[in-house]
Amino acid sequence: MRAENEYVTELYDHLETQRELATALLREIHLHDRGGTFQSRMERDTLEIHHVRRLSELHAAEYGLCFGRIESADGERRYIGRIALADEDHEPVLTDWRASAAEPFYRATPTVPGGVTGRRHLRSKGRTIVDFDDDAFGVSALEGRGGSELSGETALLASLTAARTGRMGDIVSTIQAEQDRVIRSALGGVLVVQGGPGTGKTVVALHRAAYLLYTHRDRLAKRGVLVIGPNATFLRYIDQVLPALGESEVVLSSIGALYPGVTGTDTETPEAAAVKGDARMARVLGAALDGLRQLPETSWTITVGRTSPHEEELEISRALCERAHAAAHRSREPHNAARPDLVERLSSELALRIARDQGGKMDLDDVANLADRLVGEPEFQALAEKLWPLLSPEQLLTALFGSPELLAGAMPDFSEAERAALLREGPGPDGEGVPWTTADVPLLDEAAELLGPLPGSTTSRQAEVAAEAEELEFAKVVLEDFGDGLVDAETLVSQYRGEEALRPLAERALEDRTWGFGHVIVDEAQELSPMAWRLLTRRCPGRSMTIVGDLAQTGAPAGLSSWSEALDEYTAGRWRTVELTINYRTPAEIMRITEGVLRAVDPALTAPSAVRDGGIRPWSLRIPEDDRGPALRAAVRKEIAALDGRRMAIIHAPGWPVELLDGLAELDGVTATDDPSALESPVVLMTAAQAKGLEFDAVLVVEPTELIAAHVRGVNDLYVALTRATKSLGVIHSRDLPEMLAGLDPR
Ligand SMILES: Nc1ncnc2c1ncn2[C@@H]1O[C@H](COP(=O)(O)OP(=O)(O)OP(=O)(O)O)[C@@H](O)[C@H]1O
Repeated sequence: MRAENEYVTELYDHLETQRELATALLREIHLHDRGGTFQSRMERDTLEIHHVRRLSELHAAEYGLCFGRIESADGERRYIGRIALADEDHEPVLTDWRASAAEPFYRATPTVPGGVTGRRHLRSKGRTIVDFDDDAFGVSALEGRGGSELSGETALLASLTAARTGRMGDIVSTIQAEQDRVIRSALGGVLVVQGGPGTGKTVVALHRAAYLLYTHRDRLAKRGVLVIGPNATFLRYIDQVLPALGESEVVLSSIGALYPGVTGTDTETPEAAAVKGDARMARVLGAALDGLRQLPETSWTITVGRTSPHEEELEISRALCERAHAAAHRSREPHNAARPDLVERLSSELALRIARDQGGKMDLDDVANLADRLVGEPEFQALAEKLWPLLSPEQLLTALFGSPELLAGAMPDFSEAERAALLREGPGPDGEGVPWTTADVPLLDEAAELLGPLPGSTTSRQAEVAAEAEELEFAKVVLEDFGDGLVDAETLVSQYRGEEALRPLAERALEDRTWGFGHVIVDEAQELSPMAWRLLTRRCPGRSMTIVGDLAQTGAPAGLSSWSEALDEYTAGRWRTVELTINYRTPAEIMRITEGVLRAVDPALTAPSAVRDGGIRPWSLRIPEDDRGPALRAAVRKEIAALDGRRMAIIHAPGWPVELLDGLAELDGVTATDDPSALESPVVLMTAAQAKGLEFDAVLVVEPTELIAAHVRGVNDLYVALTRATKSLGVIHSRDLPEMLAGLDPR
């Protein structure tokens, strides 16, 4: 232990030296005036970004800097840690966990040691090593003294049984072999990681992001990495992981936040969400757009030159309108960009007609001038607007959802009920005030593809103001961490104005709807609708993606029942699947209870095997139905009193009676999920959909029959709810328990 501590103390000395160096270099850059050529400014900015990144990496490495070492047959000893460090002679003293030289630390098992003869896991408190354990390899493994295929079992179990904090932590020190294979899988193509609950899909996906950025920094730093999670609470749950790994350039977002300027809410009915997610909606939007491009029955009449002495009535025949439409279609431009072709065709035909009517006295220039004048005429513009209205995506969707006729015309192959699910009493055609939902976001994005930008549209002033505020915030953070008192935040921002170098690239990317990310990671991917997949494939033109999920947990009405549903259309032949098989979260006692539920989801599915026993048998408690509210409150209150610092989730069916929910929410310590402080609260009240991806020390599932009955994928919801606990599970019910939960211990 003393030897290890001496070594690690030296490592911290090197870390300090590196920090001092990076700070000095940064200070030197700040000391220089910001003038010079664009080129030299760019070089300085690039250097500054490099040093800032290095410093944040060095700061992130402080906690648990070194966590293991391996020895190989030739006696070489290598220490593994969060970053790479070298001594004064540039000799490596610490190997970055992402480097290929660190791979054996994670991959070696007693049966397949791969040249490793010894592996030690170090556990530290602050800067001190407080414990270590050695995995058995070689002879000792053969003698049966070890034999576990788990790497660093003691450290792993200690981390798994620790009380949950409400935030996910990193697992660099205890990554298991099957997880490491996923993390280090090649960058290209689409990697699908299927795995049951608690197999580490989320945490592995995040470590993969860090690994990919480390290994392919040049390629990925240019385009950024996007991580998609199911909702804002989940993103908050995971948002510490990558910064703790020294990565701050990954963008975390949910589908509902992927369309700039809109934040989709989760207020959709399941019926509407199912229809909006249907792949046919892409065609529906095209048809709706067609429906908004009007044509006269036979003809329209417009009057031009009203303000001049030469007022004239012009008849616009249907045939002329059709020719104008055809001209716009021929341009193959998005709708808004095609309008000039329609205008050109219309105005030139009309100008020629007027010239002809005047007996051919006009030359070509006169005709062209006349056409230009026509275009400026108010009634001509109104005509163009009727034939080919300029539209924003918001306007297109508002028009569609607000008109039964348009819905009927654009959705002939949907049922009456499906069309009715989309109909809404909206405000005016500008779409202002319409609360866009998560399921609307892929439609808005699809509409934006069809329409193209409105002519003359630039970043609105509002967005500019927001960007400025953000830059200022970022500058303040930079200065707080590394500031030297020589420059203030405003000056720092103004030095970068126009060069945008202060804001991380990936963040800027998220504000640009047309940005193509270098790699996209999708978590809880089974929840995504076909329309959401279309959106994501547009954001990832290189089709370099990591998709993690569990088909047994699909709860969304338009979610997936097979991976090929989502992937064959856009990435046929370019996706590969790997499976994670060990459940690190849920103790064996709870997993046994879920067996029947999983069979009800799909008899072909197998549950991951639990890595440990929890010792607490899952229980059920029946409360009287006619006294449900008070009895439930009393039972929950008792559970809360016994928590002893642990965190608990109460999971109920969606659409539960408000009085029951309010009754529970009023109890001491209970917070509803839509409250931003929910993750820090000791007890959270939530639906299974909201609990997706999260975990708690204890879970209470109330009225499982209602969870099952709530919607078509209710059994999947029950499976999700039951598998959120790291320690204990209780079921409280007034209705009969479903047969599939027969294994619970009645209280
Ligand atoms: N190798 C590991 N070392 C330590 N902890 C681990 C390891 N693998 C997974 N875990 C922990 O197990 C828990 C479950 O991981 P995670 O949430 O990533 O699983 P998941 O497969 O995404 O689950 P679900 O599908 O149920 O949401 C987390 O607390 C995670 O930190």
